[in-house]
Amino acid sequence: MSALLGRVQQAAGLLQKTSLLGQAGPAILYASARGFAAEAEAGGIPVEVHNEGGSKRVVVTKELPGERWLKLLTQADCRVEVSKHPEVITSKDTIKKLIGSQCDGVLGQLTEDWGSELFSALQKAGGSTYSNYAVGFNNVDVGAATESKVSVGNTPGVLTETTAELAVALTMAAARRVVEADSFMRAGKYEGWLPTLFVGALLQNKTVGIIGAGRIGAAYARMMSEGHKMDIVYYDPYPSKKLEEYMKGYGELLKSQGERPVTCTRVETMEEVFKAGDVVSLHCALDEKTKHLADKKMLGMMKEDAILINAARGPIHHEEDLVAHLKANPNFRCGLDVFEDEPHMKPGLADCANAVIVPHIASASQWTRSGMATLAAANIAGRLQDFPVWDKPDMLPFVDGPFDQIPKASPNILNAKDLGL
Ligand SMILES: O=C(O)[C@H](O)CO
Repeated sequence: MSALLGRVQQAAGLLQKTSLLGQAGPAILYASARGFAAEAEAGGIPVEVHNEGGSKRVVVTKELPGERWLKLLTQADCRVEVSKHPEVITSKDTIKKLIGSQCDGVLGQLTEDWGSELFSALQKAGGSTYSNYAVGFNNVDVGAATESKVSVGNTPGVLTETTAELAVALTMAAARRVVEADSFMRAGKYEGWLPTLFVGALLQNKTVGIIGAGRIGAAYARMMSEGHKMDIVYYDPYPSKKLEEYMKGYGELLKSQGERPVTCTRVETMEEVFKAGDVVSLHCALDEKTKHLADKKMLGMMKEDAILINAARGPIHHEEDLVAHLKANPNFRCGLDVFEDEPHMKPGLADCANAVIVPHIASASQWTRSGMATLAAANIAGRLQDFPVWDKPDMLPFVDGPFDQIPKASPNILNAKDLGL
C-alpha cells in the first residue's frame, strides 16, 4: 500500500518536474516492461520517461533490449527519455525535437545520420556525449562531433561471435540452398527424394577467403576452418598474428590426428582472396577504399560456383553488379545481411534464388543486443560522471557479472584522444 502511495506521490512529483524542465509535456505514470515509467512528450514526440527526477537528461532514440543499460543511466542520475516515435528510422528532424533545448547526451542508432547538424544541436542543448548503438560508425561524422566537443562511443567486443555465427549461417544456407529448399517444401512441391534435388556445394577442405581479419573476420575464419577444415586466405592491411598462430596450432593438432593440416595465409591483395576463395566473406569497415569493393571486376575473378558473404556494410558490394553476376552464374551464390541502399534492395535481387537475404540481423542475439545497449549506456554514463575511458579490449566486465562490479569507465570512446580524455 505504502509502495503504491509512493508511486502516486512520485507521479505527482513527475508532473511538476516535467513542466519545470520544460522538455516533456504532461506525464502519465504507468507500469512499463522495466517497472514504472512515465509517458510524456518531448518536442511533440511521445517518450517513455525513466527516473524523472534525474539531474541530467539523456535521450534514447529507440527502445532497447535488456535492463542493465537503463539501470546504468538512472544510477548515474540521468532522466532517461526513450523515443516512442513510430518512424522505423528516426529522422534528423525528430532527433532535433527530442534533443530540445536541454539535453546532456543521446544514445542513437546506426540508421541515423549523425553529422554536424545533430552534433551542433546537441552541443547547443548543453550536451557533451553521444553513443552509437553499434560497433560500426559509418553513420557518424566523428570529426564533426569532436568540433562540437561531443564524445562518440560505440560498442565493440560483444558482436564478434554473434555476427560471425550469422555469417556462417548465411554461408551454409547459400552452400546448401536451404532457403530455396524451404520455400519448395512450403509450396507443397516435394513429391519424393531425387538424386538431383537441391544439390549444393561441399565446404569441407575448401578455401575460405576473408577481407578484413579483425575480431569478426577472425572469428568467422576460425568457425569455418574448425568446422569444415577449410584453409584460410585473408587480406588485411595488418597481419593477424593471433589468427595465424591459432591456426598454426590447429593445423598441428589435425596433423597429430592423422588429418590434413589446414593453412592460414595472409596475401598482399584483395584480388588474391577473391580468386582463391570458394567462399569470400567481407568483414572490413566501410570507407572510401572498400566502397564497391565487390564489383563486376572482382566478382568476375571469383570461381564460377563461389559464395560471397556480406554481413559488414551494404555498400561494400556493388549491388547492381552482384545481381547481374547472380543472374549470369546460377551456380554462384551469395548471403547478404546488409544492402547497398538499406533498407531497399536493388531491382532483381529478390528474384535471385541463388541469393540468401536477411534484414541486417547479424548482431541479433539476445546477449549481444543487450550487451550493445549496456556498452552504449556505459559510454554515456561514464562521460557524464567524468569517468576515464576503458583501456582494455575486453568488454565482458561491463556486460556480464554483478552490476556493482561494472567498471567505472566509458568502454569505448572513438574521439577520446582528440578530446583529451
Ligand atoms: O555495426 C553494428 O553494430 C552492426 O551492424 C549491428 O548489427
